[in-house]
Amino acid sequence: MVMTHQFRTMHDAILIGVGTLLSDDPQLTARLVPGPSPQPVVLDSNLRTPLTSALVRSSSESTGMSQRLTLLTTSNGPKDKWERAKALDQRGVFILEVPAADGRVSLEDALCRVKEDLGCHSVMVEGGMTVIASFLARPELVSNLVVTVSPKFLGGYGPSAELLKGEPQSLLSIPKMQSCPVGDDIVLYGSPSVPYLNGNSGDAHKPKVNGHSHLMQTQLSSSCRMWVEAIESECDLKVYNTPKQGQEIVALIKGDVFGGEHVPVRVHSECFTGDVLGSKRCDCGPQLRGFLDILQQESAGILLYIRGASVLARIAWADMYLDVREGDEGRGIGLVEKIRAYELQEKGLDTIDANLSLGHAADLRTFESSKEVLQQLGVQSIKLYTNNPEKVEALRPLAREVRPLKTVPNKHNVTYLQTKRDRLNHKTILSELPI
Ligand SMILES: Nc1nc2c(ncn2[C@@H]2O[C@H](COP(=O)(O)OP(=O)(O)OP(=O)(O)O)[C@@H](O)[C@H]2O)c(=O)[nH]1
Repeated sequence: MVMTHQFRTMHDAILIGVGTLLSDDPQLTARLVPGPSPQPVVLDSNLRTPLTSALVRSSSESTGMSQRLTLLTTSNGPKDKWERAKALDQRGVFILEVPAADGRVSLEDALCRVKEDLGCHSVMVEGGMTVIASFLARPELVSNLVVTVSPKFLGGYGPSAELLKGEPQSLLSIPKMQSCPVGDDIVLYGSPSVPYLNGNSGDAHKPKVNGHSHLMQTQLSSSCRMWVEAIESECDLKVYNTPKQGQEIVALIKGDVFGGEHVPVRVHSECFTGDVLGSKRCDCGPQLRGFLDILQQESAGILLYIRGASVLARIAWADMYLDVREGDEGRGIGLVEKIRAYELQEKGLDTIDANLSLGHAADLRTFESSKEVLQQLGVQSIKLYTNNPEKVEALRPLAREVRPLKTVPNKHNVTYLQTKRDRLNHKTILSELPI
């Protein structure tokens, strides 16, 4: 229960079906932990929400938008539906008409309206069974799934019963599902796999939202303003969650970048040893500081810092240890494995072979989410500071200009830099290195 309330504080909106409202009459607030409550949203095709329900009552008492109930309905329904709409409206309930799909509110359109009309960027779907099953049947709409298994036999298979009706090859899969005990329960969590994103089906199946060819899966989760000593400027700091479990992108934004052309940008992967400790084994620290110096000179620019902090580490208060290694540290293998890779490099392997002999790819990173963040920030084109051709490729067509970031090789990193040049094609550092 406490975990559920904690999750509620982490989302802009909370969504349930009218069946749950009728059976449980919930409040949907975060009462057991400190933090803001999400905005309540109910899927209610026929406007069956009673005027006496707790959510309607708190809606009519609320002064701001945050506790105002929103009902998502379709244009169809019985005659008396619109009389009920009037009565609900008089009690401060916000009613949004959404296109129907199979006689019910279309989930994809519902999410778009919640984002566009309510300004909510993250939605927690809490129930009931039919609504959860409908979302799980559309895994491309779901970024994270958290399932609690309790040691109580209630009968039935819950939302999974609907899903089990499909062909074996079309069944929902949750790659790398993780678990941890919370009290007597077991919490399972993971990200559903999205077949079309893996290239298994054609473009025709991709949903279109806001003119983009796929749903934006990278979401703003928090933001603030701060004075940053390193660039002697007041900046915006925005934190984005990405569909990759555990990955966060921190955008440090100087000046007005919306609509900007050739905006200076650095996409920097977390390197605890180089960025924080100043390790000389790599060039990460000097590159980061080099770009911050550039940002200090420029009137506007963006640093995207890609971290591996865990989404679920936020429930660490529940005494859960969560082993999430999907950030960008160590080219995506995580700090523990990077240090193991260093041990192998001590024995003579280069940075690529060390990764390979630990069973990892040379580089696990992808930069699509960084591109989405830049699109969300409204930049028209960027001047990308990098030596890495993969980043340039991934950020096309935004990256119209590419600038190398110079590093001065030292005796500790010269082999590493040579390997990046020779095996990862980092051509722009060639002139800096002894042949
Ligand atoms: N596995 C592994 N990762 C390393 C090693 N040295 C540095 N890294 C990681 O390499 C990544 C470097 O990130 P970036 O500086 O953003 O990227 P880059 O690929 O070097 O490209 P540019 O700096 O943009 O030219 C960081 O995640 C570091 O933690 C190493 O020896 N092994």
